[in-house]
Amino acid sequence: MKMDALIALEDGRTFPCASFTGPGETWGELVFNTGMTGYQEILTDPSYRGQIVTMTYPLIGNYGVNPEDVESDRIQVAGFIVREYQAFPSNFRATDTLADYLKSQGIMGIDDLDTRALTRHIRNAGAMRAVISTRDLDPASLVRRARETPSLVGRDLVREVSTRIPYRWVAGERVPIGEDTALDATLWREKGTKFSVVAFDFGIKYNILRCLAAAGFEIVVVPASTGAAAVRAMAPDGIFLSNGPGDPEPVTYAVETIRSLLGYRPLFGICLGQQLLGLALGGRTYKLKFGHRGANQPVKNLDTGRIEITSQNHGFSVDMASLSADEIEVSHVNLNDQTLEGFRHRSYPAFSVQYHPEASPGPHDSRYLFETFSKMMAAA
Ligand SMILES: NC(=O)CC[C@H](N)C(=O)O
Repeated sequence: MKMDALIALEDGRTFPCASFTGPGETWGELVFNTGMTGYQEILTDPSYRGQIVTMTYPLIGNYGVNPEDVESDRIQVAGFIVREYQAFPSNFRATDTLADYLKSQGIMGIDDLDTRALTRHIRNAGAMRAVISTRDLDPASLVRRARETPSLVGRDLVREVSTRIPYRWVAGERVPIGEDTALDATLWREKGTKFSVVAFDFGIKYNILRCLAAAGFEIVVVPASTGAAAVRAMAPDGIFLSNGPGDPEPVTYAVETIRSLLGYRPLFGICLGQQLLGLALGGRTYKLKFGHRGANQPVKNLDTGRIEITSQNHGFSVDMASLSADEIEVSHVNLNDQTLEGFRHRSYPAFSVQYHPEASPGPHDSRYLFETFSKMMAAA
């Protein structure tokens, strides 16, 4: 049963719509994703914390939801906006409808509005603060309230999503590491058979862990606040810097830790991991007007000349000009807007990409990067 709702943007634009998840109210930075499939992976990606996601593909919900296609243990988005919600899924894997999935976690689902107009507005005016409500349908009041919500800029959202305790990723499951277990080199009992990787959880997607495991690594996932000394005590073969939500700049504790681990062991970063590595190397990050979110962004691999069709979800970027060319080599560039999509250090064993080689959702063109990480550890 749908009910009247209203979306209000901080710049005064409002969009009458309908809630397909019942009464509610939510707020966040409004962004759009151009992917045609993968709405469950998008909903559960911790990188979207604090954001209301609009899908440009109109029919959403048509394959339901299932327990497998998740990127974390919960829905992370602040709200979900689609053109036309499909209430009757047709998929042998479906175990629930999208509406019931959202309702079960108190997340608003909105449809019956012109999502093309909303998307074009965000493209022209930039990602911005928004409020959605079924309770307050007065445009002036809701616009005022949108302007009162906090901006994404300057907020450390990593703290809200990072694991509180270290865990191993074993056969696709999280296995918590007991309080009494020392996080030291003895942790890797099978060391010698596989490379051991400490993965910082800045909001890590499960499919990154699946890809690291598929590459043959023993993985321990640690809280974002884990210090360099604790990582050194674990004596891993490599260190992974994960994706995650929000503005990279306020995550200063992670930047400091990464800076002190440069050169210690091979480092591989994805998305927020690239941004934190860029900051640790003295670079600067900046906010893109509306970000890159979708599954068809063309990225040129400067080593091979190949164009990779990539999955992307980011609203910040590392300023290429802020990195020293003596220290950093650019490896990947976005062909749509020439933004920095990947770099490596010229002397430390450290590399990163801004896009998502693990996809989920999206194409698998860039899975080779996990093998690159393996070769870097083999050469260390
Ligand atoms: N997926 C991510 O890691 C996103 C990184 C960062 N929060 C951004 O929006 O740019």
